[in-house]
Amino acid sequence: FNTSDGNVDNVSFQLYSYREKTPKPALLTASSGQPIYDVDTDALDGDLLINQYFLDSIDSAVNARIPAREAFAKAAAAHGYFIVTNDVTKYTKAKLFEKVGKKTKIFARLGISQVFKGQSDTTLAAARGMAVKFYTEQGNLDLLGVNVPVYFYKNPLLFKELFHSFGPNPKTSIQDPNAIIDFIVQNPVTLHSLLWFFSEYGLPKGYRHMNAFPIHSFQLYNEKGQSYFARFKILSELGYESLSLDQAAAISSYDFNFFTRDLYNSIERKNYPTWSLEMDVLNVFGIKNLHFDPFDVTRLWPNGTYTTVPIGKIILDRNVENYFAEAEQAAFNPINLVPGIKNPPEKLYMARTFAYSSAQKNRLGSNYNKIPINCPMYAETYNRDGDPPVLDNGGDAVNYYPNSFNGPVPYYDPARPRQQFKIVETNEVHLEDSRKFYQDVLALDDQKQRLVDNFVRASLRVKHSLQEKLLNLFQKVDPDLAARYEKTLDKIKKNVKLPNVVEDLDDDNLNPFSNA
Ligand code: HEM
Repeated sequence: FNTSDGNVDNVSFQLYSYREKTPKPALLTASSGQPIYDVDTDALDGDLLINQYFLDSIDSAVNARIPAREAFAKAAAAHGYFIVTNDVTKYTKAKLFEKVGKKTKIFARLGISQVFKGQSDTTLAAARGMAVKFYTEQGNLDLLGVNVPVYFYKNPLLFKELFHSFGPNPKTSIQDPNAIIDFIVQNPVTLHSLLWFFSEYGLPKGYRHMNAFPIHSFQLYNEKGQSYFARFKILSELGYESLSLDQAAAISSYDFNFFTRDLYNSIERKNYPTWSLEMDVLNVFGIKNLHFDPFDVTRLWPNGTYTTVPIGKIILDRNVENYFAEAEQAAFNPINLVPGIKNPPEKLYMARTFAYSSAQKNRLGSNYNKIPINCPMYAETYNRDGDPPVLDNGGDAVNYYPNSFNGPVPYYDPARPRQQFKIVETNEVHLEDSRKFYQDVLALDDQKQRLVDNFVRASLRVKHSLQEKLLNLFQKVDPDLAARYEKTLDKIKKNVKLPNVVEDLDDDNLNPFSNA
C-alpha cells in the first residue's frame, strides 16, 4: 500500500492494522450470545430454520439499511477537540468559550450534498458541508456549515423545490439539467449562492482545505445580558485551495472517495486537520439603523459593518472506530445551542429546527439523542419510552413536570434576553450581490471563465428557450457574464458531441470536452 513517494495509504491498510492489534480470533456467537457451531456456518448442510447462524445472519443482512440523509448523505467524519485561543467572554457567556486554553471534545462530519452515497467526492457544483458537534457541559452545541458564505434562499419552502429540481427526474431517474436551470431562472434569489458553488469556491482541494459557514446570524449574550449578533466562520488553517476542473475529472476516474481518503490518511499520519473558528460580530444596539438586513442568509454583511473576532481552533485527531455507529448515526440539529448563544430570528432557521428532528426520527428512531455519538455529557428529561435505545429510560425517577418529588428543575438564566427579535422578511432579490461576486470576488479572467464553463456544462443538454432565460438573468447581473456564457455555449455546442447511446461513443475522442 505504499504510494510512489513511500507514503502508506492507511485506508487500504485498515484491516491489517486490525489484525496486528488482534493476536487471535475471538469466539463467534449469535447476536444473542450463544456460540455458533462450526457445522452451522455452511447453510447447505442441515435445516435452515433451526440454524441460528443462518437466521441471525440473513436477518441482519436484509435489515442493514436505514434511510440516508436527505442532504449530505455522503460524508467523511472524525473526532477531535476545540480549544479556545481568544477571550470572547465580552460577547458570550457560553461555558465552552469561558477561558483561553479550555478544550471541548467534538465530532465532525464533512460531506457533499445533492449526490448519492456512491458518487465522487469531486463532483462539480455540489454543496459541501461541515457539521461540528461540541460536547459541552451545558449540552451539545451543533454548528452546521456549508462551504460558501451565503445560502440558496431564505424561504424554507424552497428546500424541497431545490432538492427536487437538482435530484433525479421522476421518469428517467437521471439528474435533469432542464429542471436545474428552470429552478434557477424561476428563483433568481438562488443565483448568488449558486455563483459561489459553480465557481472555484465550490470545489475545495479536499475537506482539509475547505471552509464552512453556518451563515445564520446568531444572537450572543454575555453574563451581563448584553447582546450581539454573530455569524460564525470555520476557516481551514491550510488555507482555502480549489481543484481545477481537469484535476476533479482525473481524480474521479480512479478514486470516488478522494476527500474521504485524504482526511482519514492525514489523521492516521498525525497530520491533524485544523480550522480556526471565528465570528463576525454586530452590535445589537445599531441593528435597527443598518442599511441592510443582517438576517438575510442569501447576502453577505457589507465590509466595514462588523468586527471579526477569532475564538479558537477545531482540530480533528481521531478517525471513527465504526463508521455506521458514529458518522451514520450522528444527528446534528441547529436547535442545539447552549446558554450564551440564542436562536437567529428568521424563518429559515425556524424551519430547520423542525426539519432536522423530523428527518432524524425517521432515520434513527425517536430516541436518536440517546445513541452514544449524540449523547450529551449530561441529560435529565421527563421523556420516556419510544424506539430503542432507551438506555435506563429515566430509571425510577418521577416522569412528569412540575412535581413535588425533586424531579429535575429548569435553569434560570437572568442574562438571557427575554425578548424575541421580530423581523420582517421579504422576497426581494438583490442581483447586485451576484454582480459584486462576479466583478470583485472573481477578479481574474480565468476565475470568471471557470464559473461560466461550469454553467455551460450544466446547461448543455437544456432546451434553447431555457438557455435564453438563463442568459437574460446573467444579462441583468453583468453583460460580460452574459456575453461569456453565450460565446462559450456556442463554442461548446459546435465542438462537443455528447454520446447518447453506445453507438455514439468515439474512441478517438473519449472525453468530448477535451477539444472544446
Ligand atoms: C430550510 C432550510 C433547510 C432544511 C429544511 C434543511 C434540512 C436538512 C436535513 C433534513 C438534513 C439531514 C439531517 C439528518 O438526516 O440528519 C440536513 C443536513 C445538513 N444541513 Fe440542512 N437544511 C436547511 C438549511 C441548511 C443551512 C442553511 C445549512 C448551513 C448553513 C445547512 C447545513 C446542513 C449540513 C452541514 C447538513 C449535514 C449534517 C450531517 O453531516 O449530518 N442546512 N439539512
